Amino acid sequence: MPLVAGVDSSTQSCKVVIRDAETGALVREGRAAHPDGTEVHPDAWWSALTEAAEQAGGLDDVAAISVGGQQHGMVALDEQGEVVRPALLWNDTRSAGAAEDLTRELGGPQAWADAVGLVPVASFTVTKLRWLADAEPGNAARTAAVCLPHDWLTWRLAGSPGLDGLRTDRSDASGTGYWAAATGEYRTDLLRLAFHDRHQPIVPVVLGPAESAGTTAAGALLGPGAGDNAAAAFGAGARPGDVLVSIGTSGTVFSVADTPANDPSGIVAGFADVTGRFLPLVCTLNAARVLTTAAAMLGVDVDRLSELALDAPAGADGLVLVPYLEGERTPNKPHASGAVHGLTLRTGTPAHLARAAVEGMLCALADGLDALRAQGATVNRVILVGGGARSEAVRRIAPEVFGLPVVVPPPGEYVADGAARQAAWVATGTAPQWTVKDTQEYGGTPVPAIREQYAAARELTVDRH
Ligand SMILES: Nc1ncnc2c1ncn2[C@@H]1O[C@H](COP(=O)(O)OP(=O)(O)O)[C@@H](O)[C@H]1O
Ligand SMILES: O=C(CO)[C@@H](O)[C@H](O)COP(=O)(O)O
Repeated sequence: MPLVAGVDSSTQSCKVVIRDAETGALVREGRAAHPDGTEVHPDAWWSALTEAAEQAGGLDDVAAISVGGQQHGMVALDEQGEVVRPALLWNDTRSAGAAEDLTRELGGPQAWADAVGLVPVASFTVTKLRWLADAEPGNAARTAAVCLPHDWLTWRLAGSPGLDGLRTDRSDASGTGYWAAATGEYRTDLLRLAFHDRHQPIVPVVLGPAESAGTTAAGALLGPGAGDNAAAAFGAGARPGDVLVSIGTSGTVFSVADTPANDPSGIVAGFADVTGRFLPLVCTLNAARVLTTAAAMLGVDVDRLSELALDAPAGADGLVLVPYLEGERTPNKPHASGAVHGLTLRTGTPAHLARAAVEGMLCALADGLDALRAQGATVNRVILVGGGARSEAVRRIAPEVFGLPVVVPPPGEYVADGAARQAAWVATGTAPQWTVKDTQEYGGTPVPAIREQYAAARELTVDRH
């Protein structure tokens, strides 16, 4: 029974799962924390991967490994393959001005949507490169190659084989802003535009779904890897009509589609998936950490927060929490902060605040669902994944906010599982047919008033420059 490994190098931690390539049975697993902050040296991801792999009993006996990772992070490498500066992560908003400049320079949002299926916001790699060119020209000139977190880890697993050995996959390439999911081609003109047409670093070769990125020193095949959301869709076994809602550091709403998205409003990003199809996706900057922050404000843990939230009535008697704790990407308000509206003698209780935090976080994601529908997605049910999906309050309140049945797979690492499925595909030549069992279904009567009061409060929340 060959074993395969899947890695999720996400914002807050690294997880490794080792599964049976034929049955998909979980054999071993491990995890290690990442440092806080929106600027992280990639060496920290390597240390965490090493620690998580050791905890999972090592990788020497696996036939193949594939790496899923947080999307968009800018990893700049010099001629020797050394990291030029700490990576700027997807949730670093310092390139918001660069995003505006790039949007204008190409001729506006529609021009970008037509070119690469997305409209620049601070999250996307192309804007981080423009920031680098403007703020750190010396580092920009030293940048001989640029890649993403999962590309860099795959390259390290392959023994750092020179800059020409860098590999990526369609799903992560589609989040750079200089690779078009619709055509499957790099837009080197946009890569050059990021550097004011003065410089063009090497970018990784883009692999197809079952192509190998090389081998490790121990001889394991390396899968193409993926952006974490695309890996989660593959890991959770999403079917047509399913929309995944992931409540991790980011909140994401996405589905697998046969055609690429083109949304000039910039709300839906036109990413690619891991099977050769597409992955229209909406992303918020504020999800699971809204819950941990609300819990910290109340001096409780997340389990108690959940109990408190379920003690308050739907709509929290009008208390609304707009959760822009890290600024926001959807809507594009990089300089906004969070706000609480509707505070009265009646609503000033821990239960009301807990409920408002859960509802506010879910309402921002429900706006994403609407945007996905507007792009033509069929939405029959929601599959809830990510750390925040472990919260009972989130599971029970989600159907009231989304107005849809919500399915929750057993707690697990669906990004790492998706990567393990890729590894099995590369190792065996066939996409694995592993099934996800024991899902729980949550129904409930929709409560439109929750979204109505949120929409009103959202409009009152300002973007502070
Ligand atoms: N029971 C729970 N209730 C609420 N939040 C939770 C719970 N369990 C984990 N989390 C939160 O989920 C987040 C981690 O989720 P994960 O999907 O691994 O994030 P990421 O992939 O962005 O690192 C953390 O912020 C953690 O506090
Ligand atoms: O920027 C996006 C998607 O466009 C984020 O979803 C990142 O990919 C980070 O993911 P998590 O660490 O929150 O899972």
